[in-house]
Amino acid sequence: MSQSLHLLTPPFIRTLNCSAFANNTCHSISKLSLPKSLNSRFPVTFTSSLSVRASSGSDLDPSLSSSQALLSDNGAGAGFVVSPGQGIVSDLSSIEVDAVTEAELKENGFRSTRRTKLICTIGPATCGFEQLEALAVGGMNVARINMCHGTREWHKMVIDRVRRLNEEKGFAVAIMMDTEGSEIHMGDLGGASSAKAEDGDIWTFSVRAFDSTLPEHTINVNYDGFAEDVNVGDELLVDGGMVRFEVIEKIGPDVKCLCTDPGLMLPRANLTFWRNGSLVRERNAMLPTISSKDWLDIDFGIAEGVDFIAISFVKSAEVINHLKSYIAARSRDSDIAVIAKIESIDSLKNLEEIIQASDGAMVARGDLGAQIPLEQVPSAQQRIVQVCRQLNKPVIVASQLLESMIEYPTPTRAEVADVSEAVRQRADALMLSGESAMGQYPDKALTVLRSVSLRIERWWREQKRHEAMALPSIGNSFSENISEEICIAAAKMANNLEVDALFVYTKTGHMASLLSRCRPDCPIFAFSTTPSVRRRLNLQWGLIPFRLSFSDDMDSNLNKTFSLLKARNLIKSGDLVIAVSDMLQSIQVMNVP
Ligand SMILES: Nc1ncnc2c1ncn2[C@@H]1O[C@H](COP(=O)(O)OP(=O)(O)O)[C@@H](O)[C@H]1O
Ligand SMILES: C=C(OP(=O)(O)O)C(=O)O
Ligand SMILES: [K+]
Ligand SMILES: [Mg+2]
Repeated sequence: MSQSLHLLTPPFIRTLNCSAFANNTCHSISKLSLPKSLNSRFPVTFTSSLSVRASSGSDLDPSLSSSQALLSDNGAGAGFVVSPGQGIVSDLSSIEVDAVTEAELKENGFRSTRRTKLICTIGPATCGFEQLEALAVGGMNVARINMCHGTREWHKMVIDRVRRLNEEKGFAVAIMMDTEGSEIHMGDLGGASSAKAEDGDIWTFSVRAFDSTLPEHTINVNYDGFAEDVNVGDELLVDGGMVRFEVIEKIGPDVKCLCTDPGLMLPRANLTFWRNGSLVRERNAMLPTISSKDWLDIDFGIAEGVDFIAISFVKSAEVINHLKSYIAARSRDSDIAVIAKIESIDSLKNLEEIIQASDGAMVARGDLGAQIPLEQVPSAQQRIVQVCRQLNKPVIVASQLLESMIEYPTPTRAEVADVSEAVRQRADALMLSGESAMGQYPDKALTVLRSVSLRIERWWREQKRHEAMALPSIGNSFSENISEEICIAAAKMANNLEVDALFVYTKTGHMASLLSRCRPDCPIFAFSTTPSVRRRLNLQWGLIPFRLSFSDDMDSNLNKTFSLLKARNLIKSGDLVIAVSDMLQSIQVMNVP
């Protein structure tokens, strides 16, 4: 029996406060004893001995085929893991972790790893290979491509470059595709990078297609019903109020507008119109959430195997369910996660059911702030973040976090306060839009997100300021409830015992997300067998995703993990670790041998 394993002593068991725990005699480790019906799904193995192997690869069984190694619950594994559609990805005896995370762990230790994940929108400022690499080095966990902009070839080029970066440089940057959605927006400004509207100017908004250059003071609108829908006297807002016009005349497809609030208009800027102080949305609400262009983009995203598809202007859970079944039918692994963008009045109305149906949500404050009064955006953000945490869905806070850094190398104090607030709310991820897509200081903006996240996280840990959030039971079965209880108990133990790290062995990523939901003080090392699960875990708070082949034998998994991580100086003897697993439904507390 390994001396490295500490007894799970009775006081700890009491901390667990879970009726499913029983005092079984499995060497020194307490494990869950499950009802018989569950044992078949989650086999509980009782190993009688535990030996520390000299070589990390010596526990491999070369007789199993590669697919067995991936699929079998008990397979100790063959020499390689084959991920569908991705070829041979790795030697089984290896462990894969982000190059940046590895360096960070070595330099600063577990405690100071960043918990808040960072997303960068890729655009002209960042689409080069070196620029993408700089973002990855700077902490980008997810690269987002916005289908509102750029060509299919451009999107494909960015995806290929991110893939190459992952393969050649050992990153695990995930890719998020964001649909255009059926919003009303301006056209391309005839190639100009912006257009200035002055006070008192008259501009024409038109649904006409102009074959050559746009006439002066003319803006193209993408929505055919535009001229029909607006009334003289309506207020027209560009980008939620960056520029304002009053509708003064309708002439066929042309709508003449008087500029009342001057400003800079950007290509394809969003348009909303208001009547008697309210957003006019009857017609907008009739537009499909997923347009025919969006479906083509989604097909492209499925074919490219993106990790996340973010859906713009979600109005109901129905569209999310529809898309999820479409993806399931079309992609073999169906492991593309669907993120609901909360950016309309309807999405706020149906918030709980939309989030329940989705794999995550985005607080898309850009459009949300154009649809509800700006002063209501902060409370909406707080509510969305909270509902997501309770329903165990990752949540992204997006738009204008560091807007001034599009032009300036330092953020405003107010922007730093805004980022801090999102970190304090313990959102899973923060997102850059224009700052990284077309700003002048994409790397600096990412550095600000990273350093503010680290500082606020540390401050709140040191001050023990985190309010405990009551986490409702969300599982649909007794077994799922057990997993939740295990994670809540393990996270609480980790905090009380001040352990160095939580380890979670998870095939689908679910158990890792349940641990993340508890927002424990220590980082969570999440071991998964497939690269796609590992990339997906990149979006979730506090998870450090590793790819590792493992079996149902936790003792051998732990030994293998310890020796691999020790060999890379990522952990050291004496570190205190709590390990949980979704195959075994167990909690183990031990010092690294
Ligand atoms: N693929 C792209 N090609 C060109 N410009 C882009 C691209 N992606 C983003 N941008 C620029 O970055 C800005 C901010 O990006 P984002 O917030 O994603 O879009 P939007 O402003 O349309 O909501 C866009 O307005 C656009 O000017
Ligand atoms: C993130 C958002 O969506 P998009 O950038 O696609 O408009 C938003 O509106 O805040
Ligand atoms: K979009
Ligand atoms: Mg939007």
